[in-house]
Amino acid sequence: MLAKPILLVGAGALGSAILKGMRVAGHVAPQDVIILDLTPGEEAQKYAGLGARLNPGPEVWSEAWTVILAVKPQSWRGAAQILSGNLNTGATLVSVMAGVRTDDLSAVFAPLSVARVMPTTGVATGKGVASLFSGDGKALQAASDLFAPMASTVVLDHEGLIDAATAVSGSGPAYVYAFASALESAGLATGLTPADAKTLARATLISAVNLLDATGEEPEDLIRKVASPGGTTEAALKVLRKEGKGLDELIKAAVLAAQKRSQELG
Ligand SMILES: NC(=O)C1=CN([C@@H]2O[C@H](COP(=O)(O)OP(=O)(O)OC[C@H]3O[C@@H](n4cnc5c(N)ncnc54)[C@H](O)[C@@H]3O)[C@@H](O)[C@H]2O)C=CC1
Ligand SMILES: O=C(O)[C@@H]1CCC=N1
Repeated sequence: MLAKPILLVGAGALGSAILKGMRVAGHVAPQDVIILDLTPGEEAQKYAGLGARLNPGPEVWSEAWTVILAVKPQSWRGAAQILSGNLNTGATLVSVMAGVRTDDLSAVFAPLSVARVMPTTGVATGKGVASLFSGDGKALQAASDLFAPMASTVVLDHEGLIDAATAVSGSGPAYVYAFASALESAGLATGLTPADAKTLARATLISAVNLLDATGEEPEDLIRKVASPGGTTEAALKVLRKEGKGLDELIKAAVLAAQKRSQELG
């Protein structure tokens, strides 16, 4: 069972998505949330209006049994300095930060148990993705209880795989949005109006992903159902899948660059 209240440190892009996801999934009531943020945005303010405690004093922080650390990897040590000595020693720390290793977190936050999670911002709709790792069973369970109601979860075998999950999944939504943007731009080049290019690019992407989800079929099988021999799709795929210079190579290079950066961030 998820141990509450929950202290969310950092309610930026991802922290806000987590807040929205908890609201949509309904597994954490706003009254069970304590939010700390230097510059609270719209979602944090909304949560406060629903009963969450926003930026209370340190005496309140130790009430939390689950602490989510969602600040930038570059600013976690500053946040830790402020938190140190003010947390419940029996609490679980769930870090959603890219790159920052369990050993470094434990060195600062011990005796709190630590789990690492790499979510996507899609948790905001209750249908995100979250990769989980912890060497501590209790912490892994806490991370799962927190994210499973708002994400498809994957438990990773070892911590190094968090960098891989970050590159494929945490950063992944941005690759999809980049594709949506590229398809829209290409639509303009075909002569479509900006409004039609935008509608067609977005709606096509969403309907294709819905079909992938609904059918459970392999992408290659779905491609075969679109691409008529000698037809238009085949002509496009010859460009997209050009030997040695196609989308596969480009995506692989992008993912490996993200994985390397995740390894460096620690
Ligand atoms: N944005 C994304 O899609 C994903 C982000 N992450 C990780 O989540 C973390 C946060 O990323 P974003 O939300 O994108 O960044 P962000 O910059 O939007 O949010 C960070 C928030 O932390 C707050 N903050 C900074 N120092 C603080 C302190 N000492 N005390 C309280 N609040 C403080 C800032 O005011 C800001 O609102 C990063 O470590 C990132 O690696 C992980 C997966 C996906
Ligand atoms: O870009 C980043 O570093 C973070 C981690 C995964 C998604 N956003």
